[in-house]
Amino acid sequence: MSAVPSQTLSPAVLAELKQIYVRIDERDILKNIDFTLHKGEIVTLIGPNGAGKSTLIKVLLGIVKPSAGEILTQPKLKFSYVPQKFNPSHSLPLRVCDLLALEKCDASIKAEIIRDTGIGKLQQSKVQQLSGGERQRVLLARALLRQPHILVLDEPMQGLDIQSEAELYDYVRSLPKKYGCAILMVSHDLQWVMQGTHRVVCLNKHICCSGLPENVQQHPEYQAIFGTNRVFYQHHHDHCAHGDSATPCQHDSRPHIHPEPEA
Ligand SMILES: Nc1ncnc2c1ncn2[C@@H]1O[C@H](COP(=O)(O)OP(=O)(O)OP(=O)(O)O)[C@@H](O)[C@H]1O
Repeated sequence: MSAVPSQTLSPAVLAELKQIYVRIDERDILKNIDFTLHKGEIVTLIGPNGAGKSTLIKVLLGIVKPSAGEILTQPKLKFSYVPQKFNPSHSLPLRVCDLLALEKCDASIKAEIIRDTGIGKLQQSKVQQLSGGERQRVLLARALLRQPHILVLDEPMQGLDIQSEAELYDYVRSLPKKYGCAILMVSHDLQWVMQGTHRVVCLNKHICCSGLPENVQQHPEYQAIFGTNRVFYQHHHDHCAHGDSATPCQHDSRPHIHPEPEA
């Protein structure tokens, strides 16, 4: 069952999964999944470990073949995917600039993306030698250079320090307006879910509940998984951390991520 371009989708819908089942080695990984992604939406998939979040993403991307169900997409739909794990081979030396050159993109947009993701100084670095946080920024930049209709992020905050994480959240939230893409993210960070997301889908092999973040957290299946006494974080930052100095940021009011402090 592969993704088939469909003329039957409404123009506002980018992709739709209908009654998807994934069964591996006689185990149900996903059951009866109905899921729709609209233009410009930010949707976060939440759920416990092993709930099938990455598998659902891979079904949408066409990497995992469902045992049953249907995948409908707009014609010529372009995805970008930042996977949970990215371990480039040490036997294949690759600089950041080489990785980014794999995506053809208008030079001014490329310069903007490199600046906003804070990776300007990493261009000559070897991809294999990047820190976890640097790698996440580079992978996000590369994903954006594709200028996708759907940007898929599987736990993109891994390896980021708290300041970079907050900046990345702000940046990601700005992307639908800036580049016209929809965002599908897997996250365990319920603070992000409540603050940054238009819609939440709570998965535990099946879709337990979905909707506006404030509604989902009232749902009994959500509460059974995550509990009832979560205090959601309110993120406010009016300064940027460059190294140890939290001085007001003078250089840019748009969401952007700062480079990691130099040693
Ligand atoms: N190729 C595979 N072969 C066998 N089992 C698999 C395969 N891919 C996934 N699974 C199993 O499917 C289940 C769901 O995995 P998945 O990675 O989708 O969960 P997840 O919700 O993303 O988990 P986590 O939050 O821990 O990253 C797990 O039990 C996993 O072991």
